[in-house]
Amino acid sequence: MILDDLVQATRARLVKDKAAKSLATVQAESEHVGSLNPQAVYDSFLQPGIHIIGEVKKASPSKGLIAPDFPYQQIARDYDQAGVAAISVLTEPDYFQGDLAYLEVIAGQVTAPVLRKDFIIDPYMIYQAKAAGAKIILLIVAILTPADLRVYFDLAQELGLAVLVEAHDEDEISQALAVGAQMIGVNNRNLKDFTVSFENSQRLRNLVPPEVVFIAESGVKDPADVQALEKLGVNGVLVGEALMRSTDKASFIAAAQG
Ligand SMILES: O=P(O)(O)OC[C@@H](O)[C@@H](O)c1c[nH]c2ccccc12
Repeated sequence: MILDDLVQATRARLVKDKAAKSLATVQAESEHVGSLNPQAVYDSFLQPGIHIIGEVKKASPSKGLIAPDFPYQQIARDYDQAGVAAISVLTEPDYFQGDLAYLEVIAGQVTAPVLRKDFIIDPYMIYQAKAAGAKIILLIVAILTPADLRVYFDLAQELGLAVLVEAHDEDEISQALAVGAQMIGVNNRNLKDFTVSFENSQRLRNLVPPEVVFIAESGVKDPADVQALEKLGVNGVLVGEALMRSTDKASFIAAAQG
């Protein structure tokens, strides 16, 4: 299963990253970041209407290379100017050709909060995210034990980071709610076979109370898909590949927001 490969690759990366820079150093760097306001992030998604998270993603395991020339700064600025609610930046290098350095550069250039999209399996990565300027991190329930999910969620909160907790079935939604998640993402892409179905978002929507942000992730092809998801009552939609390929990102985002 692809998730296992991703976790293994992430473990190997952590060994290298920690050898290059100690946890103490990354912690010290994270302390230089000014105070954050995670509640403002959650509140912005709870405003009426549909809120777009635009993703900066060069490649993916399901689609291969998406953006051969990858003007990531321009892409992020385009998203920002179009009024996205957040910008997701892939930082996973082995399968998504991401880089934490992309996130750091982007965070210095945009006003929208930046989300670290990675396979977080160690507190080190949470400090790294904050030090690089992320305001939101992703925690994927499927790759964490319930105990680790709680520890990482609490650490992120302590650091002032907002957390998007990714769940893909009823049990994972319960786990997310149990740790106190205020923003839950349901992935429409099945990571076992890569099939996409909005039925996931539809089925799980009612399990998440209205005061908790609900984000539908993956598989959006065009603005009409965003509007279809809006009708299911989701607060936000995470759009990667379709926006990356769009030659007019501003119009895509404007049309999606209706
Ligand atoms: O490119 P898409 O189909 O619009 O998907 C974006 C985003 O949802 C997807 O990249 C994603 C969702 N959850 C993840 C977890 C890790 C890596 C990537 C993801």
